[in-house]
Amino acid sequence: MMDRLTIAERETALPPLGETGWGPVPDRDAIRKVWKFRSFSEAWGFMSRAALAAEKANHHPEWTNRFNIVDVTLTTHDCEGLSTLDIDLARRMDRLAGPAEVIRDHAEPISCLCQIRREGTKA
Ligand SMILES: C[C@H](O)[C@H](O)[C@H]1CNC2=NC(N)=NC(=O)C2=N1
Repeated sequence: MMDRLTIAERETALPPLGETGWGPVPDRDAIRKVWKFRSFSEAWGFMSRAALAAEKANHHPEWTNRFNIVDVTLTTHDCEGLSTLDIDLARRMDRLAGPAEVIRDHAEPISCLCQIRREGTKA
């Protein structure tokens, strides 16, 4: 059974992740990050690599994919909150995502490439 992160562990581990674009999730003890890749293929490649890392760690993300957007939430179900497993997986995902764009403002609606192409094609 994993323990939830202590306050001291949070003060150490969370700010650096915040720097890379991980943010809080309202009403949940969890962290969230949204990447915008250059294509579906790049998004899916990231998810494939991250899925293998998750499986190896036996610790899995809650995530959605919309075309080139990958929206990830990490929390530990066993302790219903953040544990070191979430910190480790977040760091690993950051490495796997490489130079992909990060959407830092989670309140704003996220436009995927479809929308931009549609808007861009307006006569
Ligand atoms: C049985 C299996 O080991 C557990 O269900 C693992 C699987 N992956 C998991 N992933 C996450 N995010 N939290 C968990 O508590 C968890 N538990």
